[in-house]
Formats: sequence, C-alpha cells, structure tokens
Amino acid sequence: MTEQQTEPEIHKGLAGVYVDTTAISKVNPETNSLLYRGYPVQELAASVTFEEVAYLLWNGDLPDERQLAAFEQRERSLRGLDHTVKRVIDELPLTAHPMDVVRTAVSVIGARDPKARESSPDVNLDIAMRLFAQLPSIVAYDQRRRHELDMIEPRDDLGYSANFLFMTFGELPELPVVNAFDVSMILYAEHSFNASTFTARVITSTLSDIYSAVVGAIGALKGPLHGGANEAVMHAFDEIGSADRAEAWLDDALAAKRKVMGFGHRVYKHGDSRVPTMRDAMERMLEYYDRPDLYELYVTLERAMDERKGIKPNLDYPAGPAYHVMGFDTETFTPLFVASRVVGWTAHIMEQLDGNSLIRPLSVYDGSDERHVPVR
Ligand SMILES: CC(=O)SCCNC(=O)CCNC(=O)[C@H](O)C(C)(C)COP(=O)(O)OP(=O)(O)OC[C@H]1O[C@@H](n2cnc3c(N)ncnc32)[C@H](O)[C@@H]1OP(=O)(O)O
Ligand SMILES: O=C([O-])CC(=O)C(=O)O
Repeated sequence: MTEQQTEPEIHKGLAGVYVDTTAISKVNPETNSLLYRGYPVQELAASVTFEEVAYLLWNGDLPDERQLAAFEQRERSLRGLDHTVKRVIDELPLTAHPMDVVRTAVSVIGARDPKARESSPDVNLDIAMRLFAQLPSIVAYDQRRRHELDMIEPRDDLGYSANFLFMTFGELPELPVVNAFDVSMILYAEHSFNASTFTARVITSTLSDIYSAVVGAIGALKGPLHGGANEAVMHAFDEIGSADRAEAWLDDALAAKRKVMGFGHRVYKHGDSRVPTMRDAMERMLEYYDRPDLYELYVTLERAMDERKGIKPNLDYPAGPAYHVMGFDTETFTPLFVASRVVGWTAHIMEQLDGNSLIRPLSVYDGSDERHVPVR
C-alpha cells in the first residue's frame, strides 16, 4: 500500500452498512417501528390474518375480499405433503434437529420440482405459495413423529393457523390460541436485511434457484444469534427453573460472558418494535394456560437484564414461552419461525431478481506476505 492510498474501512458483520433498497419492509430503530409495505406491523397483527400479510408482502397491497378468497383457496389446496417428502422425513433419525428436517424437506421438494430452475416471477410466486402452504405440514409432522404419532392430514375448512395447530396437536384449537399463534406468524414474517434474508438474497444474486435460496436461509436462521434464539430462550428458562433463581443465573451467565438468548438486537438498541405485541399475546397464553410461574420468570429475567446491562428483549424472548405453553417442543420453535419467515424470504428473493446485481463484497488481506514455493 502506497502512502497516498488510504486503508479501506472495514465494516465487520456489515454493521451499519446499507447494501440495497427494499420496498418490502422498513425497520426504524429511532421510532421503534416496523412497517410491512407501509403498514405498521402492530396494526396488521391486530386486524388481519397471516394469509393477508403473506398476500401483502408478496403483492405489495392487502387483498380485497375476492383476492383473499382466491388466495386462501389456493393455499388450502396446496397443503398436502407429497409421499416422497414424507418418506424422506421418515428416514431421518430423531437425533436430527427439526431445523435439519425442515431444511432437508425443502431441498427434496425443490429437487422434485421440474420448474425449480425457471425463475420467472410467476413461477417463483407459485413456488413461494407452495412452500408457505407445505411448511406447516412438514413442521407439524416432524413434531408428531418425535412423539411416535401419525401424520394428520390438513383440513381445508380451517385457516392457516388453526390448521397448523390442528395438524400438530390433533384437536381443534380454541380461538385465543389460534389468535396468539397467528400474531406470532405475522410478527415473524419479515424483517428487512436480517442474516437469513440476506443469505437468501446473496444466493439469489448468483441467479441460483428459489429453493436453494430458501434452504440457505434456513441454515442461517438456525443459529442461536438469529432464529435459533427462540429455542435457546426456553432452554435458559428450563435451566433457571423458577423466578427466584433468575438473578443468580443471570449474574453467572454474564460473569462467564455468555450471551443471554432473546436479548439484544443488531438494529434496535432501545427494544424490538415487535416485542410489545408478542408480549401481549404471550401474556394471554400464560393466563389461558394458567402459568403465572412462567410469567414471573419472564419478568424477573427481563428486569434483571435491564438493570445489569440495559439490554432489552427481542421478539424471540416472548415467542419462546408462548410456543411452549401452546404445546410445541422446544426444538420446534425455530421451524415455526421458518414457516412464517418463508414469506419474507421469498418476497426478497423476488425483489432481488427484479433488480439483480451479484452480491460480492471485498476483503482486506491480512495473511502472509507473498512467498514462493521452494524449487525442488
Ligand atoms: C429474531 C432475531 O433474530 S433477533 C436476535 C436473536 N438473537 C439473540 O437473542 C441472541 C442474543 N443476542 C445477541 O447475541 C446480540 O444481541 C445480537 C447478535 C442479536 C446482536 O449483536 P450485535 O449487534 O452484534 O452486538 P454485540 O453482540 O456486539 O453486542 C454489543 C454489546 O452488548 C452485549 N450484548 C448484546 N446482546 C447480549 C446478550 N443477549 N447477552 C449478553 N450481552 C449482550 C455484548 O456482549 C456486547 O458487549 P461488550 O461491548 O461489552 O462486548
Ligand atoms: O433483523 C434482524 O437482524 C433479526 C431479526 O430481528 C429478524 O430477523 O426478525
């Protein structure tokens, strides 16, 4: 490097770097807000269904009655799982993490789809819809087989969330549970250039296919610094046991420099915009299932983390206990996130293709100086 050349500035973890524009969602850390296609996510969670949110994220506007009816009918018609996909799932050992099962199942669906490589907007929208419709069948069946239970076929007289719960637990869920679950699906659906969505966009930018991009995104979501945190929250709750042990547990964790899962965020520094809505849903669930002990633990750990580090919860913190009391296995929590986020991922895949530029950043080399192979 000559004296005139300045050292390139490195943005580790791409923190603070804007890499592209997006019209899908706006995360605003200053106002603690999140807009999907312009609509505040809290308003969507209070007044529309997850199906309407999926339509919105893919098409740019909320559906009218006729559009929604057609959309719902199509989604319901695509829910059934192909026998090959079921057989492949059955072959996977129970030691495989449910995220590995979901990743593999999507890969199998992609390998069997003759249209996978077409990549036209219509084909990609159709594939997005198929994955949206089939992921609940995959996630629900995987949880059931771990309990030695048979697969339950989808019911086309039920909405997305009621059917998801029905396929998992084999009974018609009560309305408050369906509503809380639907809210969680809406809140998890989209969050701009988070690590898994960015992964999907990087893969798409090479003109690879939509299935490959979704499979890569699932891999990125699995990590505990991202989607895997909702599972990790529940493991921490299990480890702590009860509210009276929360402060000592936290002090030990912080002294050992362990990250406390479900807290902190790369973009929001004063709290995650989605937490108040998910917390309300979680509180309703803890009341419904009569778990004041879990509520005590939740608030005690949250308060202690705020006092010691000033770090606020992210969406995974209230989502974990909510899914727990609904009856989901802890390892199924991140696959639930997949079922929702597939909507955001596929919206971004389509947006990336629409104005594509290969994503290929630079790096500063800091290895050995140039050297030469000895002459033999
Ligand atoms: C839906 C989602 O994906 S939301 C994210 C889910 N992930 C989690 O909940 C995992 C736990 N949280 C974390 O690891 C982090 O907060 C992240 C990865 C989400 C964001 O991290 P970054 O923006 O990279 O911040 P970074 O990890 O550098 O943290 C900054 C400081 O806060 C501390 N910190 C941040 N989050 C936490 C946490 N959860 N527990 C303990 N300390 C934390 C860091 O130790 C660091 O302290 P230091 O400056 O004294 O070293
Ligand atoms: O935005 C992020 O970095 C992580 C997150 O909250 C999400 O993907 O929902």
